[in-house]
Amino acid sequence: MKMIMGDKSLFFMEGQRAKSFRHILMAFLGPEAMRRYVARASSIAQAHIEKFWLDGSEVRAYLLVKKALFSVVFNLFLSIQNEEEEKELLVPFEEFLHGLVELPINFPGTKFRRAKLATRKIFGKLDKFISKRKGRGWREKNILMMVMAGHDTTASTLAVSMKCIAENPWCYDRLRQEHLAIAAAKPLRVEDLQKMNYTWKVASGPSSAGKHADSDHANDHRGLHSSKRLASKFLHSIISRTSLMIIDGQFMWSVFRSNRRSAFFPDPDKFDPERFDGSSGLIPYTYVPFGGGPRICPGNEFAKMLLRVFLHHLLTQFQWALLDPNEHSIRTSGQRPPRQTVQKSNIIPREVPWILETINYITRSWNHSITLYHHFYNVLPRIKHVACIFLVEASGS
Ligand code: HEM
Repeated sequence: MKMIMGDKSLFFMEGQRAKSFRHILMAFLGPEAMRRYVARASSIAQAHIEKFWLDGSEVRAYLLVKKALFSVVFNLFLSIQNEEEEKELLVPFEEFLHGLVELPINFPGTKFRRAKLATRKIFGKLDKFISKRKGRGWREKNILMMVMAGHDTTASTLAVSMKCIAENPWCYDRLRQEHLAIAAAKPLRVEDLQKMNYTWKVASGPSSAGKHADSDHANDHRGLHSSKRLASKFLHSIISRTSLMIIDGQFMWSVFRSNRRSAFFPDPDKFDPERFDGSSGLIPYTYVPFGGGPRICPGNEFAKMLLRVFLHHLLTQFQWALLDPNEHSIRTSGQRPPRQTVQKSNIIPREVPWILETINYITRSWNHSITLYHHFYNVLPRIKHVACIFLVEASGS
């Protein structure tokens, strides 16, 4: 990572330097900054959904989620609002992320080499964007680090949350109740996020969703670990710090492994958002997806904001089911997402939730049979859509 990103990144800073840098970073990522971001993130999420999610009956959720999160980050931190400019950065960023945790073989064709070249390209393009928008300073250069630390972590958390919700219809129902109660505010405000308690519990929850295709390894931006199952959304959270106090070497702590210890998390594979309820007796420091102490993830507020904003827009407009419930997660170097999770989406006009509830009630029996549902996947959203329009017309509202 150092060879690709350079040793001036926060990851490799220690002591006072790291402290000062983090202090500056908090101006962009702290709770106050969230006030400025929520409405914009919400508008971008909605625009993205309207552009890419509404058409057809199938969506590649993970890929779209990644694209959407890139848009938000580029927009908020670089003021990029144009799709062409976005595209110019998207491809090299993907290459950069893919090669980040690879053997450092600097030979044509290796992922490592491609990541190195991509980094150069990214810096070139960032320079261009930054100089285009005068008045921007050195801090934008650290976008690389922020994207690296925050992009796949947040995208896979969101995609796996969608997977868990699809696998647990009771959870979808409960979430929808929470979100319909705040659906009227458009775009969202910070106050709305505070009403999404259950949503955060769902996004936090370990799940047994997914199996690994060909390997039981999971990588992340901080190291490697093994597991047979995708048991936590926070796969990327491995904390590694050099700890001279313990031993002259690396001390590595895996959030993923901690979350699977039944002493702290009974029945760890069970999808049980309630276990993250403050009153459920979670032992302090057993659940720390963002790390803790002076090097706690500085992007945690930002990640929580994005997750809630996107889930809100998805939940108030779609119902989804997995096209392939046994879909394997695919191992990619450095990242561990359920890459090909293909979701089926049903269009739910948010203006007519009561009609929708009725239609959902009627069609629920279909949802129970995934096989049957497959046969319907092309027509079901249209049936619902037409039925909604019909009922709106008929009721005169
Ligand atoms: C669900 C999403 C995320 C998870 C689970 C996550 C988790 C983590 C963890 C476990 C660490 C290591 C903490 C330690 O070493 O003690 C970390 C560090 C870091 N994260 Fe995140 N993160 C997420 C999203 C983000 C976002 C959105 C950003 C920025 C926009 C971000 C920026 C960073 C940075 C800069 C560091 C390094 C901090 C340092 O070395 O002082 N993260 N993250």
